[in-house]
Amino acid sequence: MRHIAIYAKDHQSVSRLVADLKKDKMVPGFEDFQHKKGLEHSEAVLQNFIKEDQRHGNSVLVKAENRSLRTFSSGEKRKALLEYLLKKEPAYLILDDPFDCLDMQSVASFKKRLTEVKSDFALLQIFRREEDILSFIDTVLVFDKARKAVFKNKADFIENEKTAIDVSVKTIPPPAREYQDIPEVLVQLNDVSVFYEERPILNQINWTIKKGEFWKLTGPNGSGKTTILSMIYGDNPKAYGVDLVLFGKKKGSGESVWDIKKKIGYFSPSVTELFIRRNTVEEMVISGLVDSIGLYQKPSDKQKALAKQWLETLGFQEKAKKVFNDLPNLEKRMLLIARAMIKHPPLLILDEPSTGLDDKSALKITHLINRIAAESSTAILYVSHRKEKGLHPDFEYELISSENGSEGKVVSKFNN
Ligand SMILES: Nc1ncnc2c1ncn2[C@@H]1O[C@H](COP(=O)(O)OP(=O)(O)OP(=O)(O)O)[C@@H](O)[C@H]1O
Repeated sequence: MRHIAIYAKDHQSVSRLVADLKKDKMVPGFEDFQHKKGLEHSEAVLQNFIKEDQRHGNSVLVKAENRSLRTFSSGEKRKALLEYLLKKEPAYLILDDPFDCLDMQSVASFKKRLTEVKSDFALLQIFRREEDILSFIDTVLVFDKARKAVFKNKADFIENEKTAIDVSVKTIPPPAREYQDIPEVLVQLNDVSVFYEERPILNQINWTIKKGEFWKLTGPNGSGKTTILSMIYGDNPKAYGVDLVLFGKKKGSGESVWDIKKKIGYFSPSVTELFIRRNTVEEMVISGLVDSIGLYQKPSDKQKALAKQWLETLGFQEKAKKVFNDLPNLEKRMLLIARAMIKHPPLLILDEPSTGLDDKSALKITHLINRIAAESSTAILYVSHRKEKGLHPDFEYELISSENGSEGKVVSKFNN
């Protein structure tokens, strides 16, 4: 069987290749795939199953379970899709970055499963991180500057990728105004337990985040990381009736979600999709000062000057008047992190900020976050499955799954 790892750095070329294969076109280098049954494991395919489940319920992916597909964690959903596709016995399987959202144990079991079935079909593994390449794949396909497909030996690919690129980020601008009356303890969970339909998810979580601390939140798929974030930042009803104190006030004791959000900067890659208006890069950064999605009012000269400083930090000074939605993915993310940080909130939440990025792009995001941590008094709550190279959090809060719900453990002096 011919297995190929496809480097997704030039994702337009990769999308074109996948589209051509799906249309059963003759693609140079893939002649043996023509007229064969190919199936795709990707986020887009998964989203179609989720939509289908929302309309009709009882998804074929989780038939044995008595709950909607949407309520499964991202890792659980991906695993269910893989098993469903394997049953259909494809001649080749396109795996679009399957490990990106998975925890380490899940990656190991997913890789083991693929190794078991590797002689049943050909695998086309689209990857962004070198560490994700399946051990039994020796051929890597990359697109050169002229967008021509080039097949390389894996060792040569890895050697080639080590060439240095500039991932440095300049000093971040100071705050426009200081927040008043922010207590030393920003977030406190006291013995917080959460159940979904009588299923225990979190078991007596005790966790305190103080001013200026840099935390990494880790834990396997389904351990409750998103649940904790949505209790802090969102309007998850599970946050009421438990002992959760945010900025000195018990959640549900009068402060609106809006008041809480004013004190928090938030970035998750899914935020990128919220921006549908044709705002400029400059407007997008400024919108972080007024907590709106996009900018609906004329910015002041002071706001413009601050945005200019942030664009210089990112090295985007020439892009101020460009349309945000036309930018590449990495640049959009850097701008949205700047947008979340421009007000120097007491707390900055970064939910899997580097997911779906290649190694070098992820390193650039990591440098920006390290800068923010070192040069501001903002506390950071960073969620990721990966041991992100070069990231320097002060502490890790680890969720450990168990049948009674996840328990939490503080890992201090975190070494990455
Ligand atoms: N609304 C809901 N109803 C029922 N179960 C839910 C609901 N939301 C989440 N769950 C379940 O709660 C558990 C924790 O989910 P959560 O999304 O918080 O985990 P996670 O650690 O963020 O996972 P991942 O890393 O895969 O994103 C999962 O088993 C999930 O299926």
